[in-house]
Order: sequence, then C-alpha cells, then structure tokens
Amino acid sequence: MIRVGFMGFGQTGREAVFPFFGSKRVDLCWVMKHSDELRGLYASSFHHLDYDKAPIFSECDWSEEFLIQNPVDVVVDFSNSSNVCKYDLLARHGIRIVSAVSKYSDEEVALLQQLSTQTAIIWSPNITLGINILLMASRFIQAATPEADIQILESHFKDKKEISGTAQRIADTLGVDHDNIHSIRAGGILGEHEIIFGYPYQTIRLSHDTISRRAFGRGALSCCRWIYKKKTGLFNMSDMLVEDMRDWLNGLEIA
Ligand SMILES: NC(=O)C1=CN([C@@H]2O[C@H](COP(=O)(O)OP(=O)(O)OC[C@H]3O[C@@H](n4cnc5c(N)ncnc54)[C@H](O)[C@@H]3O)[C@@H](O)[C@H]2O)C=CC1
Ligand SMILES: O=C(O)C1=N[C@H](C(=O)O)C[C@H](O)C1
Repeated sequence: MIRVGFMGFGQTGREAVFPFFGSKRVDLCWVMKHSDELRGLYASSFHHLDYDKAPIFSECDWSEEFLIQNPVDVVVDFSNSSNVCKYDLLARHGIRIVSAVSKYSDEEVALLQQLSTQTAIIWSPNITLGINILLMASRFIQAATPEADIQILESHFKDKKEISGTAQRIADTLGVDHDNIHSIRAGGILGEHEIIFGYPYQTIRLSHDTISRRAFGRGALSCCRWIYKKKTGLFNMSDMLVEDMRDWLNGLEIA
C-alpha cells in the first residue's frame, strides 16, 4: 500500500479525498488542515462512510516528530502556495509530493525545482485527467493547423479571484498570449475550460467541464501511484500521461 498524507481540507480537499477511500493500492493515512476546528474528527465522516479513516490534524501538529509518528510515502497538497514552506521537510524525508496548487510565484517554482533534486514532485494546476488529455489534443490540433486563431475561455465560481492556473498553463503550452484568456465568474461553476481554434470558414472547440470536485481527487490518486515510483525530479501530468501511453502502445500486439 502507498501511504498518503493530504494537506488542505477546504471546498476542494473535502471532496477530493473521496476517491482515496475506495482505493486498494493507496491508504489515506491523515489529513492536515490549517485551522484546528476539525481536529480529532475523521475525513471519512464527511462522506457518511461507516468507518473512521484519515484522522484530521491541524497545522499546530506539524513537525518532524509528526512525520516520524505518522509516516507516509506521498503527500497531496490542495491548500495554497504558502504551504510550499513545508516541502523542505517532506523532501528531506524522501516523501514524494503531489501538488494541486493552481499557481506558484516564480520563486516558489524555483524552490520546487531545487527540492526536486531530493524527492519526486508532480505539480498540476488542473489535476483532472480530462483537462490533461484536452491539453495533449490541443497540441495536436495546433501542430496540424498552426494558422489557427486561439482563444481560451475559463469559467469558475463567483469567489475565485485569480485567473485560472489551468488557462495560463494552456496558453503557455500553446505559446498564446495571456490576453487571449477570457474569464467568467458566476455562481458555483466548479471549473470549465474551452479552447477555441478559429479558421476562416470553420471553428474547432475543445472543452472540459468539471462536474464534481471528486474529479480532482481521482486525478490526484493517479498521480500518487505514478510519482511513488519516481525517486527525484519535477514532473507534470503530461509526463505521466505520455509515459502511460507509451507503456500502453508497447503492450499492443502488432498484427
Ligand atoms: N489542481 C487542481 O486541479 C485544483 C486546484 N485547486 C487549488 O487548490 C487550492 C485549494 O482550493 P480550494 O479548496 O478551492 O480553496 P479553499 O480556500 O476552500 O481551501 C484551501 C484550504 O487550505 C487550507 N490551508 C491554507 N494553508 C494551509 C496550510 N499551510 N496547511 C494546511 N492547510 C492549509 C485553508 O485553511 C483551506 O481550508 C487552491 O490553490 C486552488 O486553486 C482547486 C481545485 C482544483
Ligand atoms: O480554484 C479552483 O477551484 C480551480 N482552480 C484551478 C485553476 O485555477 O485552473 C483548476 C480548476 O478549474 C478549479
């Protein structure tokens, strides 16, 4: 079993833990929350499961001693970028890191790079499998039709302040100016992204909708299984998908 610790138990973390409870290969050992309001409860109790699993700790419990008493192989992070200050301790213990934090500053990315010489880190501003497959498909369309006008549309819940990290990653991957990102903030939209490829007489649209925050947990679970096998390095989900696809292609029987 791969032992996993989980940081960040806000609106996303609470839902993202759910797929971990059904896993046969991954054991969710604990959840770390910023405040101590839920300390002593179990993450499983938020999903009406009939067992107690993944005790909730608070940041005041965090220390090297805590990691020794509650050992894990991988830590998943759904908190915020400031939490990167904890990664040094994780790296020193060889604990792999799955970061779902949407946006890091340049300095924080440099820190991730530096720590990735000691442990393996996978960082994805959108950890759904769907959006990462969409990203690969968009590269194919761009390579086939480099003349396309590309616009990126992202819609999220009213309170999301920053521009979608996913949209920025799409723009950077396709070499598109960030001015071509258009943001909508309305009600409780969980996360919708669309890439529009415009041509003189036609349009291609690639879109992805998150219909449950559990989709983020499903992707994070796949990342845990993959990053556990790596020793060092900073990866993204394309690295994971390309490697998986290569294995799949190698396994195909050629008639
Ligand atoms: N990569 C992805 O696919 C996704 C990424 N996100 C990102 O995940 C993060 C969390 O999003 P939400 O849950 O919507 O926000 P939120 O504000 O509801 O939750 C964040 C939680 O992290 C906690 N937190 C803050 N600092 C912490 C620390 N040092 N240690 C432990 N917990 C800490 C906060 O108290 C809060 O409960 C954001 O960066 C968001 O952009 C959200 C959805 C998907
Ligand atoms: O804050 C969120 O919720 C989300 N953030 C990510 C982003 O900024 O791209 C990913 C997802 O769409 C949800």
